[in-house]
Amino acid sequence: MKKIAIIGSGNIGLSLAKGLVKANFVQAGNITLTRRNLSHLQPYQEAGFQISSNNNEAVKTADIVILAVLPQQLNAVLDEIQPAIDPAKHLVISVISGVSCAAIKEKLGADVQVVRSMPNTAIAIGQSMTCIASDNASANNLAEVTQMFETVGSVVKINEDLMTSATALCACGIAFFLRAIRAASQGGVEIGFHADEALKMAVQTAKGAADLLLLHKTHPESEIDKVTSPKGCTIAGLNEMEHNGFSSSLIKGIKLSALKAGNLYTKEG
Ligand SMILES: NC(=O)C1=CN([C@@H]2O[C@H](COP(=O)(O)OP(=O)(O)OC[C@H]3O[C@@H](n4cnc5c(N)ncnc54)[C@H](O)[C@@H]3O)[C@@H](O)[C@H]2O)C=CC1
Ligand SMILES: O=C(O)[C@@H]1CCC=N1
Repeated sequence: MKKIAIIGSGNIGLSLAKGLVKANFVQAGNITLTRRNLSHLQPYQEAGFQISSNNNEAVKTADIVILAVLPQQLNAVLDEIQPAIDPAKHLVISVISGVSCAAIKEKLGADVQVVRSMPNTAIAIGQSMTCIASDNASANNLAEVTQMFETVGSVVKINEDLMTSATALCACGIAFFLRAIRAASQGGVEIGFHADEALKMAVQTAKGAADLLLLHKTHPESEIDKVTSPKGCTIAGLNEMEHNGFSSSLIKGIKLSALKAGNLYTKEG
């Protein structure tokens, strides 16, 4: 079984680690989690993961190196791990927003195979939407990365120039849909439900809407047509939301996030 080093075990790094173990893709003992302050990783050590604050040593013991620090933390990490990287052994996977494969190879070496991937936090429960791209990974390595992310959700291979768009739609998207669910539950409280029951109702309703599309493979509007009875209450509420910019604000937010995702990293650090 291959060994994995997750360099930068914060929100997404830990979500990924949990998801891969839960899906039986790898045993916890074959994943090394790194972070500067190890006290945050204590519970993971107790759960069987290897933990380290030494990125270099973690890379040396791994076959797959997953970069999961913030864009502004990347340059220091690349300088640190470069001496430990062996192009014949290591496959580098970066989940870092706004950093191209070319920028990583510029620091680690042109012959290092790099796959850029964009999962979301639902990876912790096997429900990620992960986009992947690479300009130099072998077919075998791309297949392996695809298989790895498929154990924890759905995978789409895209052109690298769409990676910042994927970040906005899928990775940031988790937050957008969660906020929509919160807003629905707040509406529910105002019309008579206690907060906990309103949230439960909003969550299950959102899940039902998503599952309708996944299972029926239909367009949202065709499912909406089935809900909006003529002169009914759904179309009244829906049109009121649209008059207040519901679709427009989601579209504008996604466009701004995509723009921002493309400007998170500079080579100078
Ligand atoms: N949070 C999310 O939903 C997603 C995040 N991403 C990308 O993943 C990256 C990480 O994001 P988050 O997990 O949200 O951030 P985070 O701040 O939670 O995690 C980064 C981790 O890296 C650690 N770190 C910093 N410098 C380090 C070093 N020199 N050595 C070892 N560890 C170090 C930090 O202590 C922290 O735990 C970002 O580049 C982000 O763009 C990608 C997809 C989804
Ligand atoms: O907010 C961010 O910058 C990161 C990238 C995608 C999700 N979280």
